[in-house]
Amino acid sequence: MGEKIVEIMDLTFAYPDGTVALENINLSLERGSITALIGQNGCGKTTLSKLVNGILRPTSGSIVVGGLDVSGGCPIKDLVLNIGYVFQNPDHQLFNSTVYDEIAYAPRNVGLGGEEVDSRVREAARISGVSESLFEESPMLLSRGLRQRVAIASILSLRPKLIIVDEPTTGQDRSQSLEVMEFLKGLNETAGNSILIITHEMDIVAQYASRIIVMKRGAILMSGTPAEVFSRPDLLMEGFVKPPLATRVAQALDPSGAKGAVINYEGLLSAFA
Ligand SMILES: Nc1ncnc2c1ncn2[C@@H]1O[C@H](COP(=O)(O)OP(=O)(O)OP(=O)(O)O)[C@@H](O)[C@H]1O
Repeated sequence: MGEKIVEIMDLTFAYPDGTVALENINLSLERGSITALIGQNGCGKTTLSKLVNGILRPTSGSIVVGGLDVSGGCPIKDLVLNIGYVFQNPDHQLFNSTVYDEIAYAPRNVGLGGEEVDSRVREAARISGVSESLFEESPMLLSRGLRQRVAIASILSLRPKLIIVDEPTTGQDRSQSLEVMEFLKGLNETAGNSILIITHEMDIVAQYASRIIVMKRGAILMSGTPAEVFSRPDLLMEGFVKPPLATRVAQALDPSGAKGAVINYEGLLSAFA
């Protein structure tokens, strides 16, 4: 087993109104992995990601990210240097008047000096595909795709070990979704960031995640590779999760599963050609 970036032990969380959103979660994520967190609405994905990010504190149990105990009230500076959270809608994240200031905001805020900030801004912009010619533009006037890249650059300028991305493809068409996911995959491969994605898009999960965690009513229903998870239609049905279309077609044609797990169209063609 590889090194862990996240280790969650006996985690339970209840909101102040008494709603128990998570109960007795035990989970670890490998460093350098792309993990997808899936499950029907209200199963606890966002709550879990906010706990990993340190925005919420566990009712009981512990969470360690990159060696940092985020459940015990560690300093905000340590949290933001270790974990980046990219919101579903980039407009909830962007508030500075220029692209440069947006990307520089977090490193300045944790007290880094001018030259260090400048080199981090340029590095984050380059990795995120944000041209320096846009530095003096207002983020609000950019296209949605570019706004999302600026939002990611503003996280990368802190060089976090773990990036949590909440529904990165919501409201985007297929080609835009693939562009975002290719970008995140490139980031994972070149910069080595561990990535945790919350999503409802099973084709995306099958194509990009190295591991899937399926949640049901505040608990982990199962976890494994896409092939392992999508070859359990019984458990998926229990969690109200619909596998990718290619998987459903394969399962209809081969209910015994003798031809092995199919998670995408290439697999479907090679299994039934
Ligand atoms: N601020 C809150 N106060 C009380 N209960 C909450 C609060 N936020 C979420 N919940 C409840 O906690 C549970 C988990 O919600 P959560 O938003 O984590 O689910 P989710 O899987 O992210 O859902 P979705 O896919 O719809 O975003 C649900 O029962 C929800 O109603």
